[in-house]
Amino acid sequence: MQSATPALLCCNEPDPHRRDWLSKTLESFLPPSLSSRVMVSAQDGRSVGQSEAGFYDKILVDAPCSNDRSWLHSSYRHQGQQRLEDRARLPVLQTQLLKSAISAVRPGGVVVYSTCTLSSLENCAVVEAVLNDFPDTEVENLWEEIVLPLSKYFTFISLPVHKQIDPKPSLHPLIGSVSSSYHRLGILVVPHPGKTWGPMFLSRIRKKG
Ligand SMILES: C[S@@+](CC[C@H](N)C(=O)[O-])C[C@H]1O[C@@H](n2cnc3c(N)ncnc32)[C@H](O)[C@@H]1O
Repeated sequence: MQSATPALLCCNEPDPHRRDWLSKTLESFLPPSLSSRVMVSAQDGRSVGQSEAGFYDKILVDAPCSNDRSWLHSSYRHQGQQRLEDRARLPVLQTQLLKSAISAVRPGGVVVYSTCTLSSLENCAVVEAVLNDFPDTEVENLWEEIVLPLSKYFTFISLPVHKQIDPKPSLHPLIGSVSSSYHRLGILVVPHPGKTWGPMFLSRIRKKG
């Protein structure tokens, strides 16, 4: 989570072990002069939207997900059962985290939602549910900015589009009011021989200013 005034980078991780790891990683990469600008917190991300409404300029929600790569390497039966249970509850948690992040950015701010799963229930369905709940947000087109320049390194697949309603329709001289447009909900990198990245889903949502 990043805020320009005051200039702060806030990293949030409720799991103590992962938080310790995060703090050590930050310490090893950041020069001491920047350490006062970086904070590590232990909040439940679902409450940030209420406790810090409109505070941040940018938030990355790198969401807990069913992490398909590790699923492939898991050979334990009980882990398989646990993963199936997680799969059922994750979209609810992801939607709550993304909604909370949208509430925590200022008008004009952006939220990037990312996962490392192919599951459309954890990717597009989460983004679509949040866009429907927040009419003051729009999903951004990452095609020219990310897909085209990076296609030689990553394999992207096409995803469904979302119909966005313009709350302040502009008048068109011939067809009356132009009140909606179509946008892709995000981009999905899939693993591919020779290009070992993925799965990785990314969506960028802007709160209208
Ligand atoms: C995919 S990992 C990403 C972590 C980090 N960005 C990284 O690359 O290591 C998802 C993280 O979300 C954290 N998490 C799970 N539930 C959460 C919640 N309710 N609020 C905030 N973070 C949560 C997990 O502990 C986990 O570290």
